[in-house]
Amino acid sequence: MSENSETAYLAIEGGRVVEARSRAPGRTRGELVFTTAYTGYEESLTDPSYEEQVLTFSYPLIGNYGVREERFESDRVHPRGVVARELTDDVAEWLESEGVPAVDHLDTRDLVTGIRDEGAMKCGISAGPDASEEAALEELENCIGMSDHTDIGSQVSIAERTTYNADGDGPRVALVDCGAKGSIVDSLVERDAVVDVLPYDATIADVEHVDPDVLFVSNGPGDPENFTAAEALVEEYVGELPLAGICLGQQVVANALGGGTEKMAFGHRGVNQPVRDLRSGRVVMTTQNHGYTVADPGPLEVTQVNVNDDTPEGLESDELEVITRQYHPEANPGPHDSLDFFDDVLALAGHEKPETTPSA
Ligand SMILES: NC(=O)CC[C@H](N)C(=O)O
Repeated sequence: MSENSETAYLAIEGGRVVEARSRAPGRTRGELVFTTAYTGYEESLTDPSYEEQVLTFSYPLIGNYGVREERFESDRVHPRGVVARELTDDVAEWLESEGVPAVDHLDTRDLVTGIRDEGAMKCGISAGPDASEEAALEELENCIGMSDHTDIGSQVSIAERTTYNADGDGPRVALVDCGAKGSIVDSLVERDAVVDVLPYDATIADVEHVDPDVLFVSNGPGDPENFTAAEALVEEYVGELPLAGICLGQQVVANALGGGTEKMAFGHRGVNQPVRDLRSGRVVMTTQNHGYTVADPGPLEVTQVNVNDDTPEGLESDELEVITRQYHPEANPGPHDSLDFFDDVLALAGHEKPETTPSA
């Protein structure tokens, strides 16, 4: 047991234990991943796609512009733990109040290079007055792989349908909430869509009930293969309704249509991932947060690729009226280069495209 209330230990897959400073006490475990984002920490920390992960920031100082609720993407912090070179008091106090253990004053360059070389790995954390190496190792021992969180959707989705902008003049969008970021709903509402947010395990009867013009599968945490209910909806409605998806949504759509997904070594997490549109040749900067990727697009055309590693970033089918993105066009945080994705989705339902896209 530690004498010092500020002590913390991070145990990494393989058994190495790194000493750090506690910024929010407690024990935790999860898949250790990193983001290179240098801004947008409030959005990242409230992004439901980070459920069951321990998030390492490679940018050295996190919290330098405070913590403001209006920038939150959901109503709580989702990573199980937080690691940074230096966390400000504002962020540390916020994480402590949310019961999410956080550590700093460790060599995050070393950690990030390790993840980049060896892939995302399991970890355990013990921080604060009761911290011990043994506790961190015990957490590591009890950590299961991301794909083994088979019911992760229930941890992040809403329990009941919620309708936004019920009086809107635009198309009606059924958004399957696999852990949806708030700004995806906002981006649709800004364009006057009526948005029915449905639970991750919504049934065909639930969709029939809202009678949407578009079926949209949201982002979400973990392995897309665990979202079988959403897959079943895509199978049911392909060819009948326009289909859209963001991040996990793209992966679920590909799986449902006979394609396939796989886990990446360390994923893409950051706000400057370059993406090339193969139809126009244009390169845009994008915000990303994913650890799985589409390995086989099935009947869909790969219309956009990542410039760094050629992984599919956009899938489309004009015939089936499908349009999906692996990155986050809603841009919270992030470059606003791809906000017109939402105009393209609503255009599939006959909504006129604006001359200039509304900005977030
Ligand atoms: N942001 C997301 O939707 C993440 C998708 C999926 N959980 C992945 O890690 O690849």
